[in-house]
Amino acid sequence: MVLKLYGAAISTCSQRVLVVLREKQVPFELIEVDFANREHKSPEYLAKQPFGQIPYIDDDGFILYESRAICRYIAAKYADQGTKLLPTGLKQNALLEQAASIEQSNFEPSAYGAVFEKLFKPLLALVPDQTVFEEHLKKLDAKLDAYEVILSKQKYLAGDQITLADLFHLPYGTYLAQAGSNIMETKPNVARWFKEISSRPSWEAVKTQIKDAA
Ligand SMILES: N[C@@H](CCC(=O)N[C@@H](CS)C(=O)NCC(=O)O)C(=O)O
Repeated sequence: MVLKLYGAAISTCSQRVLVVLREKQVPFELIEVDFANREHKSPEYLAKQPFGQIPYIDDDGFILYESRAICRYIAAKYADQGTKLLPTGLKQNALLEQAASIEQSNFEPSAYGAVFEKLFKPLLALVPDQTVFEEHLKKLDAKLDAYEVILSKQKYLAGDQITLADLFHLPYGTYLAQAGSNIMETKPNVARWFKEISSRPSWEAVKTQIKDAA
């Protein structure tokens, strides 16, 4: 049975999984959850994902949620096909976990905050606050100074090979530009890195899928 992803093309967490499925050349079916009608809060959905969040996968009866855990599962299950996204070896793997942790604790909170303020609030009929938007960007800018140091010494966040940790940045990194911020282009090595990962055919395909779903 083909792997089923219950999510939505416009959801950043689903996009994180979509790009990994494409990098690993895994056949899949995206089952769009009716977010607007709160399908993700229905008893049937909560039976699979108790937090009522998207996405989750059903891989031949194996149910898994949390987008980054799903990505790790796909990269490990399909280790021998597509792009190698999980390094082997104790230290390389520890460096991947370090990079993945950097994304979750130093990138996502302020990137999400800025994107939520400027892009998502209007979709929810809420009024964006420019000051809050700028505060998030200021915090993110300070974090990206550290990214710049790391990326001045190596090609990717966990070393010289691309890993899941790099791809995890794509959804919010891309939405930041749509929110009107050029923050991912302001530091030479961050800009070089982000341009490279965001021009991958896998991400181009996800962006097309997002446009088609809009
Ligand atoms: N840590 C979770 C977060 C999932 C999440 O927050 N999904 C959003 C969409 S991107 C959602 O379902 N939000 C609705 C809600 O939390 O009620 C993951 O990475 O899968």
